[in-house]
Amino acid sequence: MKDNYDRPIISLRISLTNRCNLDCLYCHHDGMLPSNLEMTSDEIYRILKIAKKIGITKIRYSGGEPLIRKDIVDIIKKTGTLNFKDISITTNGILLNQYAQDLKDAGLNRVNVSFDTLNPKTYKKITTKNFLKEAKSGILEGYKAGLDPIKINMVVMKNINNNEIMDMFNFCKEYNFVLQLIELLKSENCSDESFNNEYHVDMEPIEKSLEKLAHKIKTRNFMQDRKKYFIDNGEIEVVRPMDNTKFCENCTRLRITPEGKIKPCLLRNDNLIDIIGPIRNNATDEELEKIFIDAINNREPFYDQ
Ligand SMILES: Nc1nc2c(ncn2[C@@H]2O[C@H](COP(=O)(O)OP(=O)(O)OP(=O)(O)O)[C@@H](O)[C@H]2O)c(=O)[nH]1
Ligand SMILES: C[S@@+](CC[C@H](N)C(=O)[O-])C[C@H]1O[C@@H](n2cnc3c(N)ncnc32)[C@H](O)[C@@H]1O
Ligand code: SF4
Ligand code: SF4
Repeated sequence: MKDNYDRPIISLRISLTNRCNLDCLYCHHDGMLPSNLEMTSDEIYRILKIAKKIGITKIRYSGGEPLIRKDIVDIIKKTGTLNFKDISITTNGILLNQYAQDLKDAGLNRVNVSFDTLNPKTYKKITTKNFLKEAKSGILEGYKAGLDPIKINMVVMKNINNNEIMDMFNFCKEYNFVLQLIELLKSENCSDESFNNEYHVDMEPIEKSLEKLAHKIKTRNFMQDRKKYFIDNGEIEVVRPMDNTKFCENCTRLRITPEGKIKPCLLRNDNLIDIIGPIRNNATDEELEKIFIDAINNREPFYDQ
């Protein structure tokens, strides 16, 4: 199914919770408004079945920290029964020490792990907690369990970790992880103007130097037109959403908030559509499908000129 801007809707990103065991300086909480409400695993399963019916093929769980949910393995097990092409989680990695193998056995394909630095002091500064060792060993547990590919998400920040890109790339190459260099994003529920002005890094010069080093460059057409740089035997993907019309032109994702609303765009909260209310009031599959279609029809590129 396509939206009114000819963008196919391929992927659903479900935010499982707003809770987190870290408190990162820059966090945009996947664009979610503060709320303590969460859906049950059965309610999530109902949403997944409708998503499958309207042609969504990729499911991503995010948050907050999705692994903080005690029923995360059950959620993945239920997701695994529906034959999606790709089931993934974005996580800070700490609880992978506990769950990596169970998640893999339950049907999880892959994880993206937020890991902005290899330096314990910088890790504490960014996340406000001393869990670098746990995050790193969690990533390695994911590797041992066979989650593949593992992507390392590094939000690049001026005078914090921008001089660590090559160290991080070397760490990634050792295990075949993909490094994702992410531009610091400004949104209504995260870093304010002054934080962004202080730490934002222009990704253009970084991409230019990657271009020179790369022996192959690929563009991900259905993934926000992102570029992947193949360097030596490693891979770096650059995520550059700010003021990027190409990024939004090629956006193929819909989101669900922890409290059960469909969210057509990461950066907007004025066009959410409730789906959990109707589910709790015994709506039929046809009625729920119509709600999804209304949300898709509400989609607009955030940056459009
Ligand atoms: N503006 C914007 N940024 C996004 C969107 N989706 C993800 N991002 C940013 O991209 C970064 C990486 O997100 P992930 O959750 O790891 O997933 P991904 O890289 O989009 O997905 P895969 O490449 O399929 O693994 C995060 O910093 C997000 O804030 C989006 O739809 N819009
Ligand atoms: C909000 S977190 C939720 C999942 C999980 N807790 C984690 O940290 O991976 C999802 C992703 O958004 C990224 N992120 C959060 N705030 C951001 C910002 N202001 N700019 C760019 N990326 C951001 C994080 O680095 C992480 O990769
Ligand atoms: S771990 Fe993820 S959700 Fe938690 S504060 Fe950091 S970026 Fe935000
Ligand atoms: S329209 Fe743009 S800002 Fe909104 S979710 Fe898609 S890529 Fe992100």
